[in-house]
Order: sequence, then structure tokens, then C-alpha cells
Amino acid sequence: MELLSIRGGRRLQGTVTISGAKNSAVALIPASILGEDAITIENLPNIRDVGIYKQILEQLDARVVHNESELIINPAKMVCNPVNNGLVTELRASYYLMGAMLGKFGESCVGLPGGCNLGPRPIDQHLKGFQALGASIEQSQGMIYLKADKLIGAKIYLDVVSVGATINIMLAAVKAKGQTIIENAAKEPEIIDIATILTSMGAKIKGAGTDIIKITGVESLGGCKHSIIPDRIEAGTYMIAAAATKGEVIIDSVIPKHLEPITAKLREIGVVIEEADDQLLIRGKHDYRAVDVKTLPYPGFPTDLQQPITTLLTQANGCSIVTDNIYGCRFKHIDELKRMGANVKVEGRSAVIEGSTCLQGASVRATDLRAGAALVVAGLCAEGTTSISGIQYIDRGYERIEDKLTSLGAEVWREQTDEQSNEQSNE
Ligand SMILES: CC(=O)N[C@H]1[C@@H](OP(=O)(O)OP(=O)(O)OC[C@H]2O[C@@H](n3ccc(=O)[nH]c3=O)[C@H](O)[C@@H]2O)O[C@H](CO)[C@@H](O)[C@@H]1O
Ligand SMILES: C=C(OP(=O)(O)O)C(=O)O
Repeated sequence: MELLSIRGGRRLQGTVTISGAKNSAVALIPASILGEDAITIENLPNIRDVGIYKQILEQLDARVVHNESELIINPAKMVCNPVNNGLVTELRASYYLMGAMLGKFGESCVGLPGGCNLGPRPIDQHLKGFQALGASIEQSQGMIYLKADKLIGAKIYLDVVSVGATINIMLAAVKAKGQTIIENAAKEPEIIDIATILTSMGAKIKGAGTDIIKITGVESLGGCKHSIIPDRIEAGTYMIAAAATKGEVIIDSVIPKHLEPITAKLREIGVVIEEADDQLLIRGKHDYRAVDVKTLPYPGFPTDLQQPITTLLTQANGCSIVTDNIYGCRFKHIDELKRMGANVKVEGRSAVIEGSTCLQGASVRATDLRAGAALVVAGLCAEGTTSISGIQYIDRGYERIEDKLTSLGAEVWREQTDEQSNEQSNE
């Protein structure tokens, strides 16, 4: 079993460069199959989810060339086979193959997605969108089969604001006949990123980043070159880690606007933050205030940072309440934080944190990606050594985490133990 071990208590200092966004990368890759020509994706994060997507496309006979942070995808010879192997359950974003293959071939047969187990994660809004565009839907043995003789633009009102459904419907609609209108669309920066690549390929999309997106279908799409936006969740994680260790860190290559919900909350806690063009300077303090955090769709506070900020709030004086309005069960990290001495209890969809606590190193288990991030932050500010198992989850979304932290002065290393992992799959 592989462990990530951290000897805590060191202030993080220096500069960390943020990679391209995971949640963009895993949508840009399937978006690339919609064109007739090759697509080049730059600023690609070197993370596990990207590696898995690359394998899935290769199994469908797309030509994929990967050079460090660049991916070239040529879908010319791609085939419309069922995608039913274990790979689709390794990540959430495999659901984008449904929309992308439906848009490209008029049909798709894809297994139900995996991704972090955060409680129920239905895809009913994706399916409602495909159906509105004219697709028939059959579900059997964990596979969703979609087919449309012709996709025709439609007006689709999403019952819940969903990142995945918004992007998936865009992918299916860019080549549909006529106009598609997505109402109550998600507004995350990653949605704009996907609209940008599709537009560069020749699609007609208006309103991405607002809650009404209008897509006018085109006959065909071509190739282009696209650079992925910075990962606001990776950036937020390093901002929180810098604050938790009372460090002084420059978060480089970011879009500060995308980080506003996080910057505002950290300032409320007492962290000093200075903004420059594409950098943020985080200056930690010794005294933090307890605050309440409520996750919401963008531009609200992101659910993907709910777990790491819970760790930071163990270092604040008083009682903080962190409520997850997106995933009410996203609290598997709490039992692990308790092993490290945190005084936290879960009440419904909230974590109630009494601080401040001097965390103690322990052996803990990452049960999902951001639970892993929360435990890394805890390990960095704890006394003694913390050993985290389940690091395949952390590797889903953080590029070279131990190198980046080491360059900031942390003592972090990977190690193999003889112990067998009793990890189940993501599901
Ligand atoms: C690959 C990717 O981009 N993952 C992100 C994406 O996940 P994902 O796309 O799965 O999340 P959604 O935005 O779709 O989910 C938001 C909420 O809507 C619900 N819902 C969603 C779809 C649906 O058809 N029916 C339904 O009820 C979900 O259960 C959840 O409560 O957005 C989440 C919310 O910001 C992030 O945590 C994930 O990191
Ligand atoms: C929940 C996450 O990812 P996914 O949707 O890919 O499981 C995440 O990035 O925190």
C-alpha cells in the first residue's frame, strides 16, 4: 500500500504554481472528439483522471499524443463502441462521453460514472436534457444507451444547477439542428472554458457563465488549440494549507476573480491576502476567527473546498459551522480528523467545529479526493507524523502534490508499506 506521510509543524513558504483545472480537463478531452480535426489541449494537469480519460479514448481508436502538459487528440478514426469497461467507474467525468458521443455519432452506450463517493449523485438532469434533444434512453446492467436519428435543439430547464448536466447538454447540442436553450445553467468558470474550446472549434454558443446558455447547432466542427484555465480548487487548497501552517505563500498562475469566494472567506477568518494579476499572496496569522461556511454553486463557496476549510477551522478560535448544500453527506473526512484530535461533530448536512485544537499526527485514510486534501492540510499543521492511505484519490486531482509541498518547505514523502490496501473502488 502506498502512503503519503507528512511530518507536520513547518510553515509553508515560497511560491507554488497552479496546474490546469481538473474539472475543465476532463470535459475538454471528450469535447475534443466532436471535431473532424485534431485538437491540442495545453496546460494539461498531470493527474490520474486525465490518464484514465486518455486510455478510454485510445480504446475507442482516437489517436492521442501526450507530451508533458500538452495533449493532442485526433478523433478522425474513432469508433462508436460501448464504453463498458472498469475505466468509466474510475472517474465522474466519464459521463461526458454520453453527450459527446451522442453529439458525434447520434448514439452512445456508456457505463454509469464513478468519481468521488459523496452520497447520491444522480444524472437525471443529463438524461432529461438528452431526451429533450430527441434521444431515446435505455438503461440496462449499468449501461446507458442513447440514440437519436436526429438531434433537434430544445429548451431545457434544469431542476438543479448542475455542472455536469450543463456541459453534457452543451456537448450533445452543438451539432443539433436549431437552437438549444439551457435555463438554470451552472455558471462555473469551467463551463466558460468548455464553451471557449467549442467556440474555437466552430460552435455557436452564447451566455456561458450566466444561467441561460444559447447554442445554435452547426453542421460540423474543426480543430483548434486551447489552454486550460487554472485549477481554482487546487489553488484554494494551497491557500488553505498556507493559512493553516501560518505560512507565507505566493499562489502563482491563477485567475484571482475565480478565487473570490475563497479569498473572501479566508479574509473573514483573519488570513491576509494580497492580489496581483495572476498571483495571490497568502499571509497566515496566529489568531483565526471562527466563521460559518455554506457551499453553493459558483459564485458561492465551492463544495470541493468544504473539506479542506473544515481542517483550517479546527485552527480558529470558537465554534464554526460548515454546511454543504450541494452534497449533504460529504463528511467522511470528519472521523479521520477526529483521530487527529479535532473537535468536530456532524449534524445533518453541517459540520460543527470547536477550535482551536492542536492536531496530532496519526494514521488516517483518504476516502475521497478532497477528504485527502483535508487530511494533507491537517498533517501539515499537526504535531508529529501523519500517514495518509487512499492516496489514489488525492492523485485524481492534485499534480505532484508532494513535490509542490516540498518546494514550499513541507516534509512530505510517499512510502510503500507491506500492508495490503483494503480500499474498495470509488463506488
Ligand atoms: C467532474 C466535475 O466537474 N465534478 C464536479 C461537478 O460534479 P457533478 O457534475 O457531478 O456535480 P453537479 O453540479 O451535477 O451536482 C450538483 C448537485 O446537483 C445534483 N444533481 C446533479 C445532476 C443531476 O442530474 N441531478 C442532480 O440531482 C447533485 O446530486 C448535486 O447535489 O460539480 C460538483 C459541484 O460543484 C463538484 O463537486 C465536482 O468536482
Ligand atoms: C468531487 C470531485 O470530483 P468528481 O466530481 O470528479 O468526483 C472533486 O473534484 O472534488
